[in-house]
Amino acid sequence: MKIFSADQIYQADKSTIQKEQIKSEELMERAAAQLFEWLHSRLRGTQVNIQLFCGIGNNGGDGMALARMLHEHGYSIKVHVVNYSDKRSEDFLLNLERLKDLKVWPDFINKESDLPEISPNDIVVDAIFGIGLNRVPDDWVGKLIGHINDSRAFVLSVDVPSGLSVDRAPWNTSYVIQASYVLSFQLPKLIFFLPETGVYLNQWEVLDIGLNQDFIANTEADFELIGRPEVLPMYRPRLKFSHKGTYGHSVIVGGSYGKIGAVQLASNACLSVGSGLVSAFVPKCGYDSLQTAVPEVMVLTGSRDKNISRIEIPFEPSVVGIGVGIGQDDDTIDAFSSFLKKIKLPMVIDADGLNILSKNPELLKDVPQLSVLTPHPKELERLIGHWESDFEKLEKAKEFALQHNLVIVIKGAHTITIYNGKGYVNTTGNPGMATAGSGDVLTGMITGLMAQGYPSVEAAIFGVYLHGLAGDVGASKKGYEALKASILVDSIGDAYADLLRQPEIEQNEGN
Ligand SMILES: NC(=O)C1=CN([C@@H]2O[C@H](COP(=O)(O)OP(=O)(O)OC[C@H]3O[C@@H](n4cnc5c(N)ncnc54)[C@H](O)[C@@H]3O)[C@@H](O)[C@H]2O)[C@@H](O)CC1
Ligand SMILES: Nc1ncnc2c1ncn2[C@@H]1O[C@H](COP(=O)(O)OP(=O)(O)O)[C@@H](O)[C@H]1O
Ligand SMILES: [K+]
Repeated sequence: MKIFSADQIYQADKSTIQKEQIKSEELMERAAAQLFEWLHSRLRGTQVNIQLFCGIGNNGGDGMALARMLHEHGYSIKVHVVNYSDKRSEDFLLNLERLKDLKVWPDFINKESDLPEISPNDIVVDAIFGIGLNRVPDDWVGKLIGHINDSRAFVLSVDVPSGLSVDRAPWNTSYVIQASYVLSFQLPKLIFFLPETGVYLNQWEVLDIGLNQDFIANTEADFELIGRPEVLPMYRPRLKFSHKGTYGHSVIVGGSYGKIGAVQLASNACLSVGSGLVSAFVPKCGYDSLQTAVPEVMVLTGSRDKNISRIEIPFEPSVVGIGVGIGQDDDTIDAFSSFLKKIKLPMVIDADGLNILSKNPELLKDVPQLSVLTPHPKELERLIGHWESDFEKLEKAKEFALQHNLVIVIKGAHTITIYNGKGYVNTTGNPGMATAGSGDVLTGMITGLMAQGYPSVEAAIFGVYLHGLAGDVGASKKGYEALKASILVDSIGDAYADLLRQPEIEQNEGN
């Protein structure tokens, strides 16, 4: 699913209004009808107090129209106009009048002393600001937002949590609604998925308000949300008359004394994702444990006992994944540098492989084009420098990826794969995956997919999705706390099965 900028959403609005020859108020009516249906199908007439806080722009207009529909269906509502400006939108004013026609009289909040009482049992509809917010809310509006947050009521935000801008970090983090649920019009917003802004919502859902599909299809978006429909077409089925050579020979290079487990996890994941053959290249101290732990993996060793000092692979690998547990010994840095000069095929670089690149940026020119780098945020910062906000981070990562023609996988709750100026936002995974070694598993998986012929970008997007799905499958059996990286590896098969399950089973699936 595409993720649009605020500008693109306004254009989509405009194009729908032009092409369907409707008035903007009709689009607002559609949006409000969808909001109403969502609430009504859950409440089914339950008598609960619904307090609607409506700004004076179109977000507030949506809230007003929703208030009317709730009133017409007998719900107990209280409507507050958050009167933060004189520049009221036409459609807001129209819907205010329509409400008054029904003898519903909103109260007007103009200052801090006007704050109404909110019970934890109320439902709050937050229609204060939408995507039009372009400066910090006034202090009294910020206080109202804080008051709503303190109420512990269920807060349903219209389009976005009020106080969040769709294309920058919040001006004041105390002046942002903490939404229990966000109903986002037509497409999700990037802010739902970034660590700085995603913390302001628990759940989200998209409401289809019928914006012009041609416009959406023909407009290039900078970001895309990656779910099952995006990933399924990338899947490469195994062929009946194939053999292990068909699916590539991966080599995982890494490990040092005390960190051989990282290579074990990565190479096991590489096999489990379907690489035909897997060899591991480790220092001598890793030989016995690797051969015992994963008998299917072949083991090559360097000449040193505790760390890698020279990398020699006596055959032409399909792909190399390098860096997990490798350490930053001087000899290892030398070995890594000369290996980079020899290798021409795209590779996967993780962990200390990335840290070595950050400390020796002259090596970047030797990294084969279309290689996949898999930094967590700290490793990314060492690579591209400090950023002030998530938005700046994404811009810098895009620039870096373009400059070196690389794929950058920024790991996190919503991992974002960056390539060629675009970002692909992952939807699978859970906090149980915040555990030692889960990144090593991802490195192995992306390597194993590239070995099978997935192009780098697809290997990264598909691998990240499947890795998160393995985490979700694992967590459904073990819970979050007990999820370990080795359980992720064991769940890769179930993750494939889940991805490839027959469509009829998924009819009731939400987002
Ligand atoms: N295609 C869509 O997605 C549709 C969007 N609609 C709604 O329209 C909203 C956008 O409406 P608007 O553009 O009117 O903007 P908002 O309702 O988000 O903001 C209100 C206005 O206040 C002003 N403003 C911004 N920051 C302010 C601040 N800190 N203090 C005081 N005033 C401030 C701005 O000039 C803005 O126009 C969406 O979020 C959505 O709820 C719907 O009505 C229907 C269709
Ligand atoms: N809260 C979370 N939600 C979803 N996925 C997570 C979460 N925390 C971590 N992960 C995933 O787990 C992996 C952690 O990788 P990394 O930080 O390199 O760990 P390690 O170095 O221990 O292997 C990444 O793929 C990341 O996306
Ligand atoms: K809102």
